[in-house]
Amino acid sequence: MPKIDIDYSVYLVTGREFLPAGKDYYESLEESLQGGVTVVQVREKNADTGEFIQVARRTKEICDQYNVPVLINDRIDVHLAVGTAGIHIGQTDCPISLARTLIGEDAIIGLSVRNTDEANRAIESKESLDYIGIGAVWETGSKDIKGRKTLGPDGVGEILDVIQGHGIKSVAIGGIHLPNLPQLLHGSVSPLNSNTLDGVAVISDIVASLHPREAATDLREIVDSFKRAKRVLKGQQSVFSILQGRDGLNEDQLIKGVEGLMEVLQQETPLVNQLTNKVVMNDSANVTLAVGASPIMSTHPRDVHDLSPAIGACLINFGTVDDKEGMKVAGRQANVNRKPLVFDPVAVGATSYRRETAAELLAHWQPTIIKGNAAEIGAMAESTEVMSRGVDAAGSGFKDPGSVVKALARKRAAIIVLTGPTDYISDGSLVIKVSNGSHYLEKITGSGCQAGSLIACYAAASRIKYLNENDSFEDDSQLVQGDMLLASLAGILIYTVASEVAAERQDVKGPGTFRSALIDELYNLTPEVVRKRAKVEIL
Ligand SMILES: Nc1ncnc2c1ncn2[C@@H]1O[C@H](COP(=O)(O)OP(=O)(O)OP(=O)(O)O)[C@@H](O)[C@H]1O
Ligand SMILES: Cc1ncsc1CCO
Repeated sequence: MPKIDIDYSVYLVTGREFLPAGKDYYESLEESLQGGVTVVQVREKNADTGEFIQVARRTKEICDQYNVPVLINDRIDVHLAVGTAGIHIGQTDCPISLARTLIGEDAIIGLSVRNTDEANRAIESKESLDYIGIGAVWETGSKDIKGRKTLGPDGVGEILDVIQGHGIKSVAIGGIHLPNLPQLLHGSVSPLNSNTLDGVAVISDIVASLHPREAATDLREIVDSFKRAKRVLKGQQSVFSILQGRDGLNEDQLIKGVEGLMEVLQQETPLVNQLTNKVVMNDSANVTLAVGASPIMSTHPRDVHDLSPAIGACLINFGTVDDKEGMKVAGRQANVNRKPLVFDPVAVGATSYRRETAAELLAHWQPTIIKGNAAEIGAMAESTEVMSRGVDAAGSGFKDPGSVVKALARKRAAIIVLTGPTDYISDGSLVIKVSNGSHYLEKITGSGCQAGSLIACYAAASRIKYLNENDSFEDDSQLVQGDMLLASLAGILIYTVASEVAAERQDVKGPGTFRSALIDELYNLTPEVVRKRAKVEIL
């Protein structure tokens, strides 16, 4: 019998202990198969051998009716007794080569992998291995993976890079639920090779549900739409969804787009939650109001959680490195509710504590846009070209800033905004250069932070514009709806053009008067002035 080709898209791991009261296991299983589960792993932690075989046999009978293959957790004897498609084993179970000898060439073997070392060892035995289960992605109640170090989507991506090209399929496992699925799929696209997950393993979302059919359908829809988007985008040498079809885009269209966002922001006045530093909080709230949005500077974990459905976008700026728990929850909820999430990792390269905090936050959520000065973007890109001097960048910047932002956008699957006398913005494909601004911006504190706030405002506007124009249809291949590259340009351009107008005023005598003039000019800014002054170039 030739080896079967398994579709790993929605990989159900059974767990009778998670069934809701009164729900029969076989009934739940059948409904989940009707919903679109593509492969089933029978996992029985407490059953003795006889009972395990009985459950596996009946599971296989049901799955056979839907042409869905069955794998057995750990137990080669149960697999052999029932004649299932294969086995899934852990790091401390039977060695893969021995398992292969015992179960033959045509059976499927999957292995749990927790880190890149284990992934490297897995590729050494690739002749015997069909797929790896990567996890735990997030914390989970399931006892098998409880207590494991969590990888987050980017940790999964690092493992996907290791196995790329070795013919091994991949499934992520651990804490995966419908709301965090888009974040996982998009955030785990591997940084070096753009490798993507073949599927996701779920337990409680299906097994603990009273409606497993609907639960499986919802999960399947998201995985399928991600795979469709991936196929389309692969033709453009990239697989992540922040890229949009932009053939033939010119500067004039970009400015038109910015004008459109200015109008939407004024009409819709979205609420923008900003977890930002103590230095700039008041200025950031004021620039937000000046451009027409509505600021709320909420930080408590419970409060940011409850606010998330109501906000248009969220900004996380860890300048004074406080409110970390609130930042974790706010970012996660932004992903869950598919709201734009702007990350401003202030002075991230300056201390190891900041670097660790950024890594910890990025393991919790997927940012839509990352904004920083040259030192911050350099640290995010793990480059030593530009060093930091506290919250400021030292030196003149990168030799080739366009390539830096483009590469980091691909690595992080996020829009990257690099600020300085000239700003560079990229989605990993296009690079936009903005040469507006005033030297006074270097003489007031938190100009970068305020630019980040405005980017969040226009990200909210862009999402609302998209939903208004598309009957609230959410395209599942995108974590966030709207044009986040354009939103980033709008935030930067509007801030820097207003700064030019403010700096030219007769009453501006220095940074103090400039600071309040800037708020006034943001308030008075018209699309005509933006168009007239814009120095925007597509590189
Ligand atoms: N010399 C300059 N000329 C024109 N514009 C500038 C100049 N310096 C900074 N800007 C603008 O000011 C904004 C903030 O950029 P900058 O790189 O100074 O941020 P930052 O270092 O993160 O600031 P902060 O840490 O104070 O928040 C950007 O919009 C940028 O375009
Ligand atoms: C001065 C300063 N210190 C921490 S955050 C901040 C604001 C500018 O980033």
